[in-house]
Amino acid sequence: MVLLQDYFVSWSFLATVFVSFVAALVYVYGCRPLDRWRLRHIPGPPQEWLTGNILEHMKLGGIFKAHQRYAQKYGPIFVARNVHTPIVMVDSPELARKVLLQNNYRCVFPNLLHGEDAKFEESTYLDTRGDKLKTVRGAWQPFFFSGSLEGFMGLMKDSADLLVDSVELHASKGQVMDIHGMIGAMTVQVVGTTAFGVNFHTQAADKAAFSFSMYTPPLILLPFAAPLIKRLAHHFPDEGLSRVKAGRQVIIDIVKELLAERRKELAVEQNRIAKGLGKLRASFAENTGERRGVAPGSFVDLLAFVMVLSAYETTANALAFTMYLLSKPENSAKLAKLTAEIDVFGRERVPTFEELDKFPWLEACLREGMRIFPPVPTLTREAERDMDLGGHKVPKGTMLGVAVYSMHNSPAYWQEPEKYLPERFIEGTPEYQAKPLHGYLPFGDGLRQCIGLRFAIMEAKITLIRLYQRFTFELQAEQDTLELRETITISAANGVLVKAIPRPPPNNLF
Ligand code: HEM
Repeated sequence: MVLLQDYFVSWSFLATVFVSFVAALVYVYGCRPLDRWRLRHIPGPPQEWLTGNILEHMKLGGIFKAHQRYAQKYGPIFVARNVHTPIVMVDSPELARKVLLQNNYRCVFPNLLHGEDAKFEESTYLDTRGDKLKTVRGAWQPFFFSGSLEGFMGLMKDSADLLVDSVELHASKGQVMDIHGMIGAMTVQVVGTTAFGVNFHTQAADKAAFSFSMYTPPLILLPFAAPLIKRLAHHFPDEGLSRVKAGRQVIIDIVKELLAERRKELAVEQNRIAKGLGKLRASFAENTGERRGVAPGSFVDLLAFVMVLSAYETTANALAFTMYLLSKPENSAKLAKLTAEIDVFGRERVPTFEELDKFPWLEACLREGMRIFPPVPTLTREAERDMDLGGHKVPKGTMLGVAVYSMHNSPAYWQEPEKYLPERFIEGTPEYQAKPLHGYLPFGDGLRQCIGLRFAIMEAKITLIRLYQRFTFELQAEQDTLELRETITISAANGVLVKAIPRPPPNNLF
C-alpha cells in the first residue's frame, strides 16, 4: 500500500502522466477533429493521421493531379489537405467564379524564412490584403496601360531576337536545346528591364529558389511549432534551404545594386521614366513606399519577388508549353496554320503594337496551350465571410482553392480535352461554341486576377512571331509525354528539348 502511494507521487508516475498527455494531444492534433467537424458535409478523400492527403498527392504525381482525381471521384466540391490545413477545392466554372469574385485574399502557406529573409517575404504582394492591397495594386496599374505596354515593344523584340540568335547558333550545329530554359533567360531579362529600367543581365531566378528543404515537411505538418522549426532551420540550414536562400539573395543583391545606382543617377532616371522603362518601380515608389510609407524600405524587394514569381516563370512556361504542343507531330496542321498566318504578315517584318492584333491563330495557339498546361494550376483564396458553396456551408476563414488544371482538362467542361484545338479560341468555330463560358482561368479572375496578363500575352506573341518567322521545332522522341514539376506553377521537369529546323526562305515555299 505504501509502495503504491509512493509510486503515485513519484517522478516516474508524473513522467508517465505527462508523456501520455502529450501523446494524446499529438494524436488528437493529427486527427484534426475540429476541421473535420467544421467541413463534415463536404466530401473528400479520407485523411491520414497527421499527414492529411500529402502522401497521396506525392503518389499521384502532384497536388494538381490529385485534385483531378478527387474531382472525378467526389464531384465539383471537395476537401483536400494539401498542407496541414484543409482546403475546400472547387472544380466547376460557376463555383470557381463565386470563390474568385467574392474573396480577395489569398491563403498564405507556411514557409521557412526567418529574420531578414522573412521581412523580404512579408513585403511581397501576393498575400497583401486590406487597404494596402488597393494602394499597391493601384500603384501597379499604370505600368500595364496600353501607353506603357507599347513602350516595351522594342525591348521585347530585342530580347526575342537575342533568343532567335541563340536558337540559330544551336541550329547551325544541329544541337538539341532546352527551349524552356532559353525562354526563361529571356523573360527574366524582359521583365527585369521593364521594371527597373536597367538591363537585367542574369537569369537570377534560379529554379533552386523553389527547391525543398528537409525542414519543409515538419513545418507543413506542425505549423504550431513553426517559430521553433524556423529558428532551427535558420541556425542549421540544410542544403535545400541554403539553395533557397542563395537564390533569393541573388535577386536581393541585384535589386540593391540597381537601387543604389538609380539613386546616384536621378537625371538618367528621369530620362528612362520618360521612355517608359523603369516606370513600374517609379510608380510604386511614387504611390506607396517612399511617399506614404505603406511598404517602407521593402518596395524594391517586393518588385523583385513578384517579378520572379509572377512574371518570369509563368510566361516562360506558357511559351514553352505552347511550343511543345505545336512541335508534336499530331499537331502539324495547327503549326502549318500558324506559319501561314506569320507568312502573310511577313518573314522579316517586326509587328507594331497595333499589328499584334493581326495574329488570331497565334493567340489561340497560346491560349489553348495555357488550357492544357495552365502555368498556375491552383488558385487560392481565403473565405472572407461565411459562404454557401454548392449547397455547402463554408465558414469564414476557410482556405478555398480553384482546381484550374483539373477544370481545364475535364471532359465535363471541354469536348475532347486531351486534344490541342486552338479553334476553341477562334470565334465562330464549333469548338468555340462548345467552350464553357467561365471555365478558362489561366490568369485567375476577380480583383486579384493577374495584373500582367496583357504584358504576358504581348511578350509571348512577339517571341513566337520572331521564332516562327525563322524556325519550326522538332521535339525529341523521349518527350512524347511531358513530365511536369509542380511548385506554385507547373513547368516541364526536364525542360522542353527540341531541335530547331530553319524554315526555307519565303520565295522557295512552293
Ligand atoms: C503567361 C504568363 C502569366 C500567367 C499564366 C500568369 C498567371 C497568374 C495567375 C493565375 C495569377 C493569380 C490570379 C488569381 O489569384 O486570381 C497571377 C497573379 C499575378 N501576376 Fe501573373 N501570370 C503571367 C504573367 C505575369 C506577368 C508578365 C506579370 C508582370 C509583369 C504578372 C504579374 C502578376 C501579379 C503582380 C500578380 C498578383 C496580382 C494580385 O495579387 O493582385 N504575371 N498571375
